[in-house]
Amino acid sequence: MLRVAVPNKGSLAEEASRMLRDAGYRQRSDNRDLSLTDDANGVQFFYLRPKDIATYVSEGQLHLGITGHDLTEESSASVNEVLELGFGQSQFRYAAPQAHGWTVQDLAGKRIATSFPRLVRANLAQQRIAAKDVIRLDGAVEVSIELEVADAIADVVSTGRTLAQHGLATIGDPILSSQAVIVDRNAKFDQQPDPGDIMKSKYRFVERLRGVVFARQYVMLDYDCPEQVQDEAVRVTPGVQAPTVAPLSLDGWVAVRAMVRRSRVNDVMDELADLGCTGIVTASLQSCRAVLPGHGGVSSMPGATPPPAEAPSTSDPTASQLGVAGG
Ligand SMILES: Nc1ncnc2c1ncn2[C@@H]1O[C@H](COP(=O)(O)OP(=O)(O)OP(=O)(O)O)[C@@H](O)[C@H]1O
Ligand SMILES: O=P(O)(O)OC[C@H]1O[C@H](OP(=O)(O)OP(=O)(O)O)[C@H](O)[C@@H]1O
Ligand SMILES: [Mg+2]
Repeated sequence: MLRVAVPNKGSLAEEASRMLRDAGYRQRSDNRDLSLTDDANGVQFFYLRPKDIATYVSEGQLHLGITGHDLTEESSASVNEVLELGFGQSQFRYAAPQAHGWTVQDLAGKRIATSFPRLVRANLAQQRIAAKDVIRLDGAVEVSIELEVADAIADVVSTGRTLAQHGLATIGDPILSSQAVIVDRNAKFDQQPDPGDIMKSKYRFVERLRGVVFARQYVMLDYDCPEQVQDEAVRVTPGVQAPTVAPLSLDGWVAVRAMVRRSRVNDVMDELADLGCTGIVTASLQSCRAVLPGHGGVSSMPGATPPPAEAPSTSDPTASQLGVAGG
């Protein structure tokens, strides 16, 4: 059975479980449960601290895990990130009291508190900055300056509210941008390769989640279009592959269906209305399959789980058969 690690607490936990539910997997109903078996889908979920997940996966005890890119980078675990999940976005940045007006060079000779010491040491070395000390703290890092444990910090910034509340300002460029990812182990020479059924389950799991990530970035748009502006309308909604154009039981009109990027949908609807299209409606998508390569802003990172021989190829353009088209 496929064994998958899911964050049990923190910023990633709730959204990870929601995404798994959208992909058709059972999830725990009690936050204290540390594992759950989804027999119907042949997956056992383990709810672990996100910081530990890359370690379990790299050692081979668990087949796949959901964690943060920054946590993976901080751990020394040897894993491949196979899919970006589009939630848990954050930046990892240096910060210091706003009043100082420091630049990155001012970090030389300073004490820097962080929960990610490995990332900070590597970044300081790369920028040839000799800090006085890198102090490892588990959380609430922003308070460490007031408490005189550190002169500056490196911490996760999402909205920037916590920094502002403590009179801190960011310094320099982000050290790292992060989001939730699926990690797979980077098989070591002393490890057995995964058996075929596990390879197949891994592939299926990643493709299901890829479908949810993709579906969240698009909406399905339907509209009625006067035949004389059909070509212009199709240019406005070219779809992922091509839009579906069907006859309407009204002379001189066609019905068009196309997937459109969620971020652009209102502009697209305005343009269609200006062309004389009508009955323009949108529908949210929960999931989809047959994502065409290079679409959807979902990067298949290096080392992505290869499909086993019997699994269908993602490049199979079944989108048009499904009437799935986008833009
Ligand atoms: N506002 C945020 N605060 C912290 N982590 C965030 C935030 N937004 C996204 N993340 C991501 O969540 C992951 C950290 O999760 P983790 O559960 O370890 O810490 P946490 O959310 O701070 O919870 P905890 O309260 O247990 O420290 C990282 O990948 C981080 O980039
Ligand atoms: O930019 P913001 O939206 O304010 O979010 C960033 C803050 O959130 C996290 O802390 P968390 O609440 O997880 O507490 P912790 O520091 O104890 O981990 C993170 O460590 C920052 O402190
Ligand atoms: Mg935290």
